[in-house]
Amino acid sequence: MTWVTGLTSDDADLLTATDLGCRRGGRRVFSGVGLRLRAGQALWLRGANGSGKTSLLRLLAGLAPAASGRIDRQAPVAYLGHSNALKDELNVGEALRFLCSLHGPVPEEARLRAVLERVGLGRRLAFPVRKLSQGQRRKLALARLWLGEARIWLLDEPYDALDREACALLDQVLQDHRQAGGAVVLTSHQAVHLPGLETLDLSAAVS
Ligand SMILES: Nc1ncnc2c1ncn2[C@@H]1O[C@H](COP(=O)(O)OP(=O)(O)OP(=O)(O)O)[C@@H](O)[C@H]1O
Repeated sequence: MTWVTGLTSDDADLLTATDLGCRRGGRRVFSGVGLRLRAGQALWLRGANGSGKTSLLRLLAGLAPAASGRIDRQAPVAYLGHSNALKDELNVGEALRFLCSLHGPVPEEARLRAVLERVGLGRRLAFPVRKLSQGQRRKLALARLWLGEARIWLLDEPYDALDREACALLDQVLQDHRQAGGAVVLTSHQAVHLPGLETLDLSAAVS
């Protein structure tokens, strides 16, 4: 089994996955994957195209069933996929409120505006989502994470389409989240520079 053991913190595990197997389209993608995710931890899922990184994130998020193995989640999970889950017919403010409402209470207007300001969309509250660039869409989707209360963040290519400044901001927000007792599992085809970052290479678990 491919294992990542987590930090030496005494905090309880936020998520444990044991001996996970994944099948897609009738084909085995990986098997024997295990991981423990603890408060403060950041885990980078690595592996070649098609090795199953997105599939593993979706299993951990509960969006797809595992072919085998077991997942225990001890804290709420937020998942960010490639599509950003944004509705084109809404404006920025509406889209953010809608996304927040799916996972908990809608935050106060002042906090919502402050987070939009922080991601550089402060003046775009009434701007149509369909007119946002790819990077702006990513920032809006990330704003939803920062406003939510999930301790476990599962992020598929979160740096995709972000400019250098936004990548640095994301690094800072991930650090803040970890220091506040959260944890993150992410994929990225570009280098990730986070202190204490652990890696799990799925290539070793590909069937
Ligand atoms: N909808 C689908 N139906 C059938 N097979 C799929 C589907 N989506 C992905 N797969 C297969 O599952 C395997 C794992 O795909 P996945 O997207 O998890 O890999 P990945 O490591 O995230 O890839 P990448 O680095 O290219 O993003 C691949 O072999 C892919 O062909």
